[in-house]
Amino acid sequence: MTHKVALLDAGAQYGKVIDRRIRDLNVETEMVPLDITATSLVEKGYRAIIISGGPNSVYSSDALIYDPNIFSIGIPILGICYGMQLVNLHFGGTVTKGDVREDGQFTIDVDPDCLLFSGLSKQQNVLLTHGDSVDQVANTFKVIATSGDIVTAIGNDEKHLYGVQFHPEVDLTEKGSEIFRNFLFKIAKCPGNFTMINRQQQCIDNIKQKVRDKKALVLVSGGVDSAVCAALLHKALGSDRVIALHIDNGFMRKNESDDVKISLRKIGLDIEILHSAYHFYTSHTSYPIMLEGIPTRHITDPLVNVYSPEEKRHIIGDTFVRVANEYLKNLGIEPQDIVLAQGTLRPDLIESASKEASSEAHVIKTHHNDTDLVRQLRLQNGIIEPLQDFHKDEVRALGIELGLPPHLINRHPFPGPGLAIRVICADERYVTNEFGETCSLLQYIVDFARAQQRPHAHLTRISGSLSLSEQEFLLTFSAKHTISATLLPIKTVGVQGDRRSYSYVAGLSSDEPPVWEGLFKLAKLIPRICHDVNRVVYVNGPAIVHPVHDITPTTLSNIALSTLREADEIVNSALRDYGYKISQAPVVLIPIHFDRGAAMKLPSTRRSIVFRPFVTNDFMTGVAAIPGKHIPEEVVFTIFKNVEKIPGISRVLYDMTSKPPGTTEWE
Ligand SMILES: Nc1ncnc2c1ncn2[C@@H]1O[C@H](COP(=O)(O)OP(=O)(O)OP(=O)(O)O)[C@@H](O)[C@H]1O
Ligand SMILES: O=c1[nH]c(=O)c2[nH+]cn([C@@H]3O[C@H](COP(=O)(O)O)[C@@H](O)[C@H]3O)c2[nH]1
Ligand SMILES: NC(=O)CC[C@H](N)C(=O)O
Ligand SMILES: [Mg+2]
Repeated sequence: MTHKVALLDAGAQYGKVIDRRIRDLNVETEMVPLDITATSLVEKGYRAIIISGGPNSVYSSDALIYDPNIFSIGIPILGICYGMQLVNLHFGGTVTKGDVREDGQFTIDVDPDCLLFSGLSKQQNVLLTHGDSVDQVANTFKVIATSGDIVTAIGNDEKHLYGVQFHPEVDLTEKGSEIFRNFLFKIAKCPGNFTMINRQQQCIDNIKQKVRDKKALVLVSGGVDSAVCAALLHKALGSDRVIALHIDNGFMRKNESDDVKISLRKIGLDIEILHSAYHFYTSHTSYPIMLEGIPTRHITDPLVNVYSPEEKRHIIGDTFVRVANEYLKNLGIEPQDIVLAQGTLRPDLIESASKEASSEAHVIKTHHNDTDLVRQLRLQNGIIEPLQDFHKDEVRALGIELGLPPHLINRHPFPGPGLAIRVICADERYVTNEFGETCSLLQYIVDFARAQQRPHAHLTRISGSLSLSEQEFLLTFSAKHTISATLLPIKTVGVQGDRRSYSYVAGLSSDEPPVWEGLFKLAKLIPRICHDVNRVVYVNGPAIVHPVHDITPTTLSNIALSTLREADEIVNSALRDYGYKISQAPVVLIPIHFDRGAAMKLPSTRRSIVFRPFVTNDFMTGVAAIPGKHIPEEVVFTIFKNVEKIPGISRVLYDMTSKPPGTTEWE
């Protein structure tokens, strides 16, 4: 018998995170497709089976194929999310899509008498992200955890079969490792004697083997991952075989490219800077799509005329590769004599739905370093990515081991497409048939206490989506505070139930000073009730009186970019002055001009800025920083005040959304 755990992949965003958590506990894992046969699981002698989450629904026609015999071969099984729903359905229970969606961190009640939760206290903070729920529990199973009325774990201690609706693998499930420990050691009796091979040595061997006698051109952004990647290449190949190139794509922060050159030179890394802004603004590309079930290629417009975030991401990623190749051509280096290197991490591949990470996962967003052109290069062995199995926190640890200075290691990540994915481009408002309905539902939510006098189906919808204690909070909060809710006619990217969502933003404003704790609680409830809202922001300034019906047409123009660059600089200098306590702080330009009533007939000309301070470790899940808790309130107010002074800015907003349901970046 091997001592390995088989990880059956149902297309989870966090599949590779499960695998990492288990290896952290000294147990070896192997990721296999969900449709693996029971015979081969037995033949390979796995100790335990974990079935991951995934974007599909077990009851629908897109349910994934599995071998029913895996449940009768006596190997302990833990199903996570989709995995739990599958276990329940298989044993005769039911799974349905109800009114309730849960995306984010929730406090649930667990049964510590069950082996899976032994040693844990009754209340646990966990990450949930699902729209389907267990309805009838399968006969032979006990409910071992609940979130309000929702079943969040089931178990059969005798048969060693379990299912959890929440995700024990991510940071937002605080005791996730304890739960895995119980499953692996108390239930599956794994020995826990697997030690990882030295990962630094593994990276270096891998680089030597792939580069052989060639040279490497490493793409360096100035961020953590590429600095660590470059340091590894230097160690593996020696500095005369490594060329480091930084590309200024025109979407960098103020003075960023010059600062990068200075800071990397200080650590002995000489980099070339290539100014390619014009090339990026005017470039276009093509990428594979399905058109009415037929695979075809979509040819894009030039980047400056593109509105779709995915299209922007494809163009930018491909242009990075083209610019790098052009650079090599100018140096007279033949493609067969050099290998391209970049600091791609696991989350980049997972979110881009790369086959390197999972065969079933959905595209959440195409990271610039995993576009079609990059994938073609991978197939030709033309690119090396020594960190492709690492998460950000692991890269930071490796960077320290390699002797990189703390100021570089602790830099906030900055996405390759830079400010280009922080300007929300649109040529028309986003308004679906449900817009009016969602606006009205929002009014009932923020006015819940007074609305009790006006019976309406919305009230039933709200109560049906919330637990009793949440309803009590909403009653008390809405009785005490007058909050205005405005639905913005734009959409932003989110991740819900392992799927990409692309939905509305709700803005909360008030004439009273912000009561952050209450506003954050309210922000969490709104996407649970309004399923077409995946982001909730606080809008600074007086309560918004006029609904927003249109947008300011926006592309990646100089004016949009320079306005955003200025706001980004104000935010960053404020954060620098107070020290960085948060993990990342994107600043986003949105095409929304507030405070224009129909009677004024003022055209939409201004735009607004969103500040999104975010707290996370692995960047797969995280929470919005709460003023007064994660970030001083006076810093937030200083930022509001200074950004509002920028010409052309309408209002400043603060993003209160966790991931899930919203992603860190807006596009
Ligand atoms: N402006 C740039 N010039 C050259 N290469 C870049 C640039 N931006 C991104 N890259 C390449 O893309 C990779 C992925 O970018 P990503 O932002 O994830 O990593 P990073 O910039 O190295 O680190 P961080 O996550 O801290 O920003 C980088 O490691 C680098 O190889
Ligand atoms: O190099 C990158 N190229 C990209 O195309 C890209 N898109 C998102 N990000 C960064 O990835 C992390 C997770 O982002 P999201 O929560 O928005 O998916 C965050 O740190 C994001 O800034 C990118 N980095
Ligand atoms: N994260 C998941 O596994 C989601 C499972 C299922 N599709 C749901 O939304 O409930
Ligand atoms: Mg970066």
